[in-house]
Amino acid sequence: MGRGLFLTFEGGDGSGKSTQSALLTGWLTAAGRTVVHAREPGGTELGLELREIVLHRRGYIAPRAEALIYAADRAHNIATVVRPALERGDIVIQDRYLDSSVAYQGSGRVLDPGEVRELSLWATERLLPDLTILLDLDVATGRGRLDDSRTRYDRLEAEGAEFHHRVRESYLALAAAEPERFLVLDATASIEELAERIRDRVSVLLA
Ligand SMILES: Nc1ncnc2c1ncn2[C@@H]1O[C@H](COP(=O)(O)OP(=O)(O)OP(=O)(O)O)[C@@H](O)[C@H]1O
Ligand SMILES: Cc1cn([C@H]2C[C@H](O)[C@@H](COP(=O)(O)O)O2)c(=O)[nH]c1=O
Repeated sequence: MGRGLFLTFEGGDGSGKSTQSALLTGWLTAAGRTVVHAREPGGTELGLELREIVLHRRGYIAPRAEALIYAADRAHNIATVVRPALERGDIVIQDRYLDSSVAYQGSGRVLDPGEVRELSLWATERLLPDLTILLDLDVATGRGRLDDSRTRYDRLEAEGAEFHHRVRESYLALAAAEPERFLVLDATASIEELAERIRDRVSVLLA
């Protein structure tokens, strides 16, 4: 059984992940590929319940509990959606993965980023993406886009600018540490320009 391709989108809130992952899914599907479009948190039935808790529960959630909820969502998503798809030879395009936990819980919540990463690696039996597309955007622009498209913020979006600056810096550090896995794009570019850069890189991977 052939192993498919695991592509993830990362970046701050409002950086354009859903927009680009949907465009890439459409492009690959039109080219005759079988694509599974996944997401975390909330890509499974169990995950939807965990998403509701972690993003919308009223009241305090301790940072380590928050990290464990994301890791539980991830463990179930990888075991029941992503690994079966990869084993079938499909392409999995996923909005957010373990780099989100390192950036948001590790650096945003100021836990130990190495420990948070290790927790996700344990949860997923050490599955790493073949390519991670990081849409890098300054915090103010991301916030402006959210304001235009949202009626309310979730628990993470509602954190202050300092939190989101730490998240951005953490993503950039992760990308610098693993340049072969990451494609970093300036997310202030137009939607079509970004889509073209992403298609170019994915075409190389598929060739
Ligand atoms: N390159 C772009 N230029 C301008 N606006 C964009 C661009 N990409 C996406 N947008 C717009 O910004 C908003 C947020 O985009 P999108 O939902 O794709 O971001 P996201 O990263 O998935 O957000 P979140 O992490 O909060 O789910 C949408 O209104 C979308 O149309
Ligand atoms: C996977 C993951 C996500 N988060 C945060 C990041 C966002 O603020 C929300 C998810 O919202 P989206 O609209 O689906 O992007 O959750 C996190 O803090 N840690 C994670 O591991």
